[in-house]
Amino acid sequence: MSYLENQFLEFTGSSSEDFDSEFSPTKNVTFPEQNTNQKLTDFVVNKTTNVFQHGCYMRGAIKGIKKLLPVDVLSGLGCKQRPPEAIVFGVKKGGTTTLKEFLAFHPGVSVAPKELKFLSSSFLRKQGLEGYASLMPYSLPTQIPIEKKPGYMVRYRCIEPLKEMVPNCKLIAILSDPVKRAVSDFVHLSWVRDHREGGASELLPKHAHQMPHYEVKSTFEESVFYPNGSLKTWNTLLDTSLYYKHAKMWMGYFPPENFLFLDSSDLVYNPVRTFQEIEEFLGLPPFFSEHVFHFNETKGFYCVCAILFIRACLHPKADRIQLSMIE
Ligand SMILES: Nc1ncnc2c1ncn2[C@@H]1O[C@H](COP(=O)(O)OS(=O)(=O)O)[C@@H](OP(=O)(O)O)[C@H]1O
Repeated sequence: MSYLENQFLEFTGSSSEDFDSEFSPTKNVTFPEQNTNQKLTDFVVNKTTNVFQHGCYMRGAIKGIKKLLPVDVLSGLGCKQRPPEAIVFGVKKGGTTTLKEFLAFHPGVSVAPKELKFLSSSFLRKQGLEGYASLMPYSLPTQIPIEKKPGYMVRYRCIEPLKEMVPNCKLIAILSDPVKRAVSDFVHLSWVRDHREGGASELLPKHAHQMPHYEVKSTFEESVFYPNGSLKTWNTLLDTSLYYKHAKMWMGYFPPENFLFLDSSDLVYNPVRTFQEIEEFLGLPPFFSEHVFHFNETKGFYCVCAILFIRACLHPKADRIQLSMIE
């Protein structure tokens, strides 16, 4: 068995029998010889079908399609739907989608592809830990299940239920310049207001008058300033950027060592550092290195290595929002 093959087995918690098994989808994977310059990701791709195994799923290297392994293989690997052990809980417009998409390539994590909104929904919360698990993707016993929902940070009603259900949950927030964040939120919500059926009313929570809420007018200035120049501090556009206030609230429930606060400009300029910090925080084996990222000149952002992971760049929605901001 090659060095890389061994590493893969360690990462996935699979046994060598899984590879030799008739049912194993990894049966035909070619493992290159040991080469220190090789990325750990290289060897899991089946060169014929362009798929690779990631935990309990097969993923398409080109289109990023995810397919659950066959049932018998799942049970052999100990794959189960488990509640999250870590949550990317903030902040909205901080780069959380990119963070999630990139992190999802780490063999040691299983990330929910969509925002579950479990903790922010009183209906879902009533379903308890089992209900939470049932919405999560399958994970190996060795993988850390993760959800990303940046809105949790400002929704204090999420905190107690989470503490009760997952008392040692690890919490990651990626923070951007508070003003840039508010502008980005404004551009996003203006787009939603102009394109979504139901318009701006959908942005308002039911009891908007009792809590900070969104007011999105035709310009950013109009949205956040009164005509006399004072700030509409109750406007969620601004309130969300009060990171200290929200962090303090969460830290009343979880110990400091359970938090990782990242700087979103690191994600833009030094993603290796960002992801290595996450690995250390979550106790994951090293996976991210300079080989995994490449800088996309057109987009002005780092992407995950394009040969294997074409999809792991900005998606069109984020592009569109960015363009509308420049206009
Ligand atoms: N690779 C990379 N590196 C750093 N930053 C990136 C990257 N990709 C996207 N972005 C920026 O992330 C902004 C969207 O943040 P979120 O994904 O947290 O938005 S959301 O809350 O989920 O709607 C969004 O900000 P705006 O451009 O202001 O919309 C993106 O520009």
